[in-house]
Amino acid sequence: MLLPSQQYLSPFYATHAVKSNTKMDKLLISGGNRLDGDVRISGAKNAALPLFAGAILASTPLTLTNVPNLRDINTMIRILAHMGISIEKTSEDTVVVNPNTLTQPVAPYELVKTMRASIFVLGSLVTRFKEAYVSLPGGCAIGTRPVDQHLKALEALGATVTVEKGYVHAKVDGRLRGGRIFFDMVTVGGTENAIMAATLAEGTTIIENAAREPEVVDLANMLIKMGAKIEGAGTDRIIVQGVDELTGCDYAVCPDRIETGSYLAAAVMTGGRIRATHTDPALLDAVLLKFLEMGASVTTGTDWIEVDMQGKRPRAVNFRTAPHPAFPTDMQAQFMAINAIAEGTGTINETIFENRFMHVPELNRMGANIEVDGHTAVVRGVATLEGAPVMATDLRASMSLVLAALAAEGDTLIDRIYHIDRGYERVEEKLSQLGANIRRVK
Ligand SMILES: CC(=O)N[C@H]1[C@@H](OP(=O)(O)OP(=O)(O)OC[C@H]2O[C@@H](n3ccc(=O)[nH]c3=O)[C@H](O)[C@@H]2O)O[C@H](CO)[C@@H](O)[C@@H]1O
Ligand SMILES: C=C(OP(=O)(O)O)C(=O)O
Repeated sequence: MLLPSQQYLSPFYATHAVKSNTKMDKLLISGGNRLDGDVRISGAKNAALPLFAGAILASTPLTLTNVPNLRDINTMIRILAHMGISIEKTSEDTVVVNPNTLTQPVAPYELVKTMRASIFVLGSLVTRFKEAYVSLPGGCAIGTRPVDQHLKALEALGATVTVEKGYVHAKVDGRLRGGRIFFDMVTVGGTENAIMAATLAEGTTIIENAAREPEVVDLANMLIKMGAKIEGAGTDRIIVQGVDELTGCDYAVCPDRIETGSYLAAAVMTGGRIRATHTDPALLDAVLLKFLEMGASVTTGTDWIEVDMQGKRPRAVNFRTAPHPAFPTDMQAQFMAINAIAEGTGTINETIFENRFMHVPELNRMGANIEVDGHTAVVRGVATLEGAPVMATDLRASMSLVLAALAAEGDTLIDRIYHIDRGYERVEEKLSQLGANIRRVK
């Protein structure tokens, strides 16, 4: 297996890519300010990542706009560049991908180990270039996260899949052929990989128990614009009719519903008022209903959402994470932070990942009263949290600590903040504009 040294990145990209912050970076937050103002929401990380993988399917260059400047996006760009795919970043949020320059379909361990979404390139590589070597992403802080369903889907379409020395090797002689895929559980990435693989297969593919997340719909919309025939995205049964060729197009990444929910949570947390703009209220019904239950006033327009807490203390809520359209696991940690200072007791049941309560000991260090029993956390609201040195363990856990720090008395120093740069663009700048006292320190 070749591991190329050449990088296919444009000079603009080299200059403007978000600098991978060192593991020494910390966030220092002085709590107590009531946040107020507008915040512009970026394109969604979890939509952009599969869209980059989908770009591999195009026979002509494809332009993505509203691309967030994040560590994970830069990792995906580096993976494509490593394969020889030409990537040109033409403005702060626009990237042109030309897959025709691909020299080898390899996603190496050194890059994949930092981001599970690397596995998204598997389906498009096999269907377009007939072969793929993608390092196994392995486990991460929030759970073991196997990829068996991704591999099963490719096998159902006729690929030969083996695992060799930590790499998934998928191969097909000729063309993938349409088939029936029945997922054992709802898997967002598995559904995305299956859709991509099916687009250029011969015949019809039916995907049952498909994920209904908005990011799956965004991927399907881009592929349809490229010439794919896909029906049912957004439902649990997706039908893909294979076509001979897909061509490049211009496509804008959908707004980040988790970033949106996280900033609105900051209003609830601090008794403030925040309007999230350039977003889509239809993407986060379950979350907005919980804000209402907490006592917030929620108003929406076509592309904005405003949450106003009018200085009140939130009421604790019970919730259970589950696949879309239910409450998203990616908002669980942020709502736990709100429950920590809310009036009453809230019970949280995490059903998606087996180890997604890593933020609990850190919130408790700040004075929260949270007890975990298996997949359930009972959060008894306290009147105030106290600033403390804490450690971020994963992306959304980082945001829960930021929220807690915004409401806490005194200073909080959050270590290992590189996690937050995976998914929140310019977080300290956006929060400062809303009135937070926050800065990045070494
Ligand atoms: C980049 C991206 O879009 N990440 C999101 C995506 O992750 P991701 O696509 O990895 O999450 P999945 O929906 O696949 O995972 C759901 C559950 O299925 C399990 N599973 C999944 C695949 C598989 O082959 N075998 C298996 O057992 C996982 O371990 C997990 O327990 O959806 C998650 C669930 O909404 C979100 O939290 C992540 O933010
Ligand atoms: C868990 C997340 O991302 P990933 O699947 O990329 O780890 C997330 O966005 O909260």
